[in-house]
Amino acid sequence: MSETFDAIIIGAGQAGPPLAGRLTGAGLSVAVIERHLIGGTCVNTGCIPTKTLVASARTAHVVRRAADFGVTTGPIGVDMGAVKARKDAVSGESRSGVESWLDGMVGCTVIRGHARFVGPHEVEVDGRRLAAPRIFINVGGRALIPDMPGVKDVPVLTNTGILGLDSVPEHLVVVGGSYIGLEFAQMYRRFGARVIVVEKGPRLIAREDEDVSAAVREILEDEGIAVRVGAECIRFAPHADGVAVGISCEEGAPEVVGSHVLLAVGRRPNTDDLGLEVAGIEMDARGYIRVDDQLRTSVDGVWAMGDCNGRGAFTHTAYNDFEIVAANLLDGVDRKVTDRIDTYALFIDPPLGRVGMGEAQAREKGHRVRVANGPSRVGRAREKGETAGFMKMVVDADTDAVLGAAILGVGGDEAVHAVLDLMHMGGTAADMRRVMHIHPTVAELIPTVMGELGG
Ligand SMILES: Cc1cc2nc3c(=O)[nH]c(=O)nc-3n(C[C@H](O)[C@H](O)[C@H](O)COP(=O)(O)OP(=O)(O)OC[C@H]3O[C@@H](n4cnc5c(N)ncnc54)[C@H](O)[C@@H]3O)c2cc1C
Ligand SMILES: NC(=O)c1ccc[n+]([C@@H]2O[C@H](COP(=O)([O-])OP(=O)(O)OC[C@H]3O[C@@H](n4cnc5c(N)ncnc54)[C@H](O)[C@@H]3O)[C@@H](O)[C@H]2O)c1
Repeated sequence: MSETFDAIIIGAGQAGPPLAGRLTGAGLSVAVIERHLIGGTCVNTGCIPTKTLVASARTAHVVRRAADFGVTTGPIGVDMGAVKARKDAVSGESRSGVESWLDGMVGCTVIRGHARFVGPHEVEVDGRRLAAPRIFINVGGRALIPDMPGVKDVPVLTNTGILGLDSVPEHLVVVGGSYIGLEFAQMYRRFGARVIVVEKGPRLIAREDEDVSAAVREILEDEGIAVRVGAECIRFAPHADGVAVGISCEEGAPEVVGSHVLLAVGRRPNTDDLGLEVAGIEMDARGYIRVDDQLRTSVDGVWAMGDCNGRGAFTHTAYNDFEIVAANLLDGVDRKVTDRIDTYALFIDPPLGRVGMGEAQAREKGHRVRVANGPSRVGRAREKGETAGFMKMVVDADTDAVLGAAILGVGGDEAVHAVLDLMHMGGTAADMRRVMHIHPTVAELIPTVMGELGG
C-alpha cells in the first residue's frame, strides 16, 4: 500500500522548498524527498560556498594591494583552515535555515532517501511507497567526469571535493576554462597556489563573445594564472609530485604536473537513477527531462524544475521555474519559461555580468546589430583602483531594442540589472540614454555608453 499525498516533491534544491511552502499554504499535503543535503547544490556545493570563498580570496587580494591605497599592513598569510571554517559556517547556516523551515512547515513531510519512480504517480524511497496526483522533480545535477584517458588512475577533485580542502594546494591544475573552473582558479591563485587552467576549446568561456573571453583571460593572466587553450590531448597519469596532466600535442609544454587537479568540464542531470523510463517521462539524449513552456513533462501531473530540465543552469532559473509552476497552478496566471531573459554572472573579480544575447549570438540569430563599447575606467572604478574590464551593449539596429549586454568590471554583476530591467520593460537604447543614474557608480556609464549609438 502506498502512502498518499496531494503532492510529492523530489529534491530539496532551489525550487522544491519554496514550492512546498506555496502548496502547503494552499492546504495541500506535501512530501519532500531529499537523498542528501537539504538546500541542494547552491547551498552546499555551489553558489554559497564558492562565493564565500571568493570573498576570502578577494580580501587576500585587496590586503596584498593595501600599499596602493596608502595603507600599511604586516606580513600577509592565508589560513586555509579558517577560510574553510568560515565557508562551512555560511553554507551550514543557509542549509539549516531551509531545513528548519521545511521541518516546521505545517502539511509538509520531509522524507530522507533516494526517490525512484515505480509508476507515473508513484515513487519508492527505501522500500516505502508514496503516491500523489502531482509530482514535481527538482533533482538538479552533478559534476560530469568524462572517461578521459587515465582519469580513473589519479585523484581528481570536482566542485564538491575541492570544497573540503583545508590547505592551499601547491599547484592546482584546473581542467575546464568555464564558469566553475575560472572562479576556482582565481580564488586559489589568490590563496597562494600556483594555478594553470587547461581548456580544450580555442578560448576561455567560449559561450561569450571573443572580446569578453580575451579580457577575462587577461585579468587572470595578470594575476599569474597560466592559461592553456586548445588542449586537445588531455590525459592523466600518476606522478611522484601529484598528477601529470597531458595537455598538448602541438604547442607549449606537453605536460604539467599538479599537486591537485580540479575537473570542471560540465554538469550532468541527476536523472540516470530516477526510474523515469518506468514512469514514461521523456528525457533528451543528454538525460535532461523534456518539459514544455510551463515545465510540464510528457506525463500528466508531473513537472520538472531547475537544472534537471535543461532550461537553465542557475539558482535564479531554478527559482524562476518554481515561480512559473506555482503561478500557473495556484494563481491562475499564465507564466512561461520563454518569458524570461537569460542573465547570469561569472564571479571572478572583477565579475562579468551578462544579460540577453552576446554580439555573436545576436548576429547568428539574424539581427542587424549596433554595438556600443565603453571602458571600465569609469570614475568609481578609478577611485577603487580596479579598472580592468569593459562594458558592451548590443542593440538591434532596426528597432533600437536592447538585445543584450556584458559588463565586465567592478560592480558588473549588479550594474547589469539596469539593462535587464530595461529589456524586461521593452525599453530601447534611446530610453536608456535619457535615464539619469547616480554618480559615482558603475551603472552611470550605461546611459553614456548607449549614447555612443547616437540618437
Ligand atoms: C561550483 C558551483 C558554483 C555555482 N555558482 C552559482 C552562482 O554563483 N549562481 C547561480 O545562479 N548558480 C550557480 N551554480 C549553479 C546552481 O548551484 C544550480 O543551478 C542550482 O543549485 C540548481 O538548483 P536545482 O534546484 O535545480 O538543483 P539542486 O540544487 O542541485 O538540488 C537538487 C537536489 O535533489 C536531490 N536529489 C537528486 N536526486 C534525488 C533523488 N532521486 N531522490 C531524492 N533527492 C534527490 C539532491 O540531493 C539535491 O539536494 C553553481 C554551481 C556550482 C556547481
Ligand atoms: N557564476 C555562476 O552562476 C556559476 C558558477 C559556476 C557554475 N555555474 C553553473 O554550472 C554550470 C557548469 O559549469 P562548468 O564550468 O563545469 O561547465 P561548462 O559546461 O560551462 O564548461 C565546461 C568547460 O570545460 C571544457 N571542457 C569540456 N571537456 C573538456 C576536456 N575534456 N578537457 C578540457 N576542457 C574541457 C569546455 O570546453 C568548457 O569550456 C554552468 O553552466 C553554470 O550554469 C554557474
